[in-house]
Amino acid sequence: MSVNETISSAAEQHENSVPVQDVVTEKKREDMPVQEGKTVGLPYADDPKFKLRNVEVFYGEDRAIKDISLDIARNEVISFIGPSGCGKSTFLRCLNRMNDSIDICRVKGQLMLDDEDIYHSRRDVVELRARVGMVFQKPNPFPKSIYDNVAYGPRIHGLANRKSDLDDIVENSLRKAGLWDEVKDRLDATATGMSGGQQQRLCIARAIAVSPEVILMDEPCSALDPIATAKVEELISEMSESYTIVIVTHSMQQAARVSHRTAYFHLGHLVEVNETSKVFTAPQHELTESYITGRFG
Ligand SMILES: Nc1ncnc2c1ncn2[C@@H]1O[C@H](COP(=O)(O)OP(=O)(O)OP(=O)(O)O)[C@@H](O)[C@H]1O
Repeated sequence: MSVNETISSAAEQHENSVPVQDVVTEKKREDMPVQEGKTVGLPYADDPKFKLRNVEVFYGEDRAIKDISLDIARNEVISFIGPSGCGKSTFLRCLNRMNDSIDICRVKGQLMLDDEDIYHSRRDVVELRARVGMVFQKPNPFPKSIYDNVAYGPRIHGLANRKSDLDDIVENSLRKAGLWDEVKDRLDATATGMSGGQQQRLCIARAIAVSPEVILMDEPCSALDPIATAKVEELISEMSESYTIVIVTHSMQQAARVSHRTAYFHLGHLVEVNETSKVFTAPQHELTESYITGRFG
């Protein structure tokens, strides 16, 4: 079954899928309440990689994520879009517990990765983050050589016994990140001397090197020029054969180019999720339509 089929068939079966007429009203947009916990479109998948139910995130007393339920399919690329401050990054960071480092942050609900509780008290967070890697907005290579940046994860996770095994992991990861040909003759050069686009692909290679199952990307191209952006987008499409990819982006064009499904967030709610082409050509919710037509955000 393809990614799209697994999503569609699950959505057809799921009683929480809300008919369009229940949520699109004639009320003025600014008066229109978002129905808490109700997401239009196709939020569910058969045999999901992530099964997320009734997720709420609080910063102190403030509720930043409001009763969100969503499946993320295996080998799917899903984009999170929405106005600034709507909770995209907060929700993304729940998927590998990056929010743990924020003292005032509290996560409620059920968050499952392959049917295992991400927030279980005995969960090994280091192992979780190896399975669910992350690429950040600003390329953040270590001030080490290109080789050592990629070898860092495999070394601390004990993935290579011999130097030749480590060499293979470094080469394969750099190849998958589309960087090998550019750096193979200067693996000992310091990574911080690379261009921004190369640094970001190095960070992708670093994430790939520990054999993750999922890669989370938080605005991975926002610091890159259009050529470097195109390379990373090409890479995302290639990587979707091997990984599940979740990407937060402010660029609707980017979401349209790279993702199978697009999820629209608004003030901590997940308003609509659907096949990307549907979200951009026939959004079901008025708030999604307002955002994609540039009326706010
Ligand atoms: N560390 C934090 N402490 C307190 N509040 C936070 C923290 N991080 C985010 N928030 C709040 O949570 C809400 C959601 O923020 P978040 O960064 O997840 O939104 P976003 O959609 O990713 O925004 P942007 O597109 O601007 O990056 C906002 O109201 C924000 O102020």
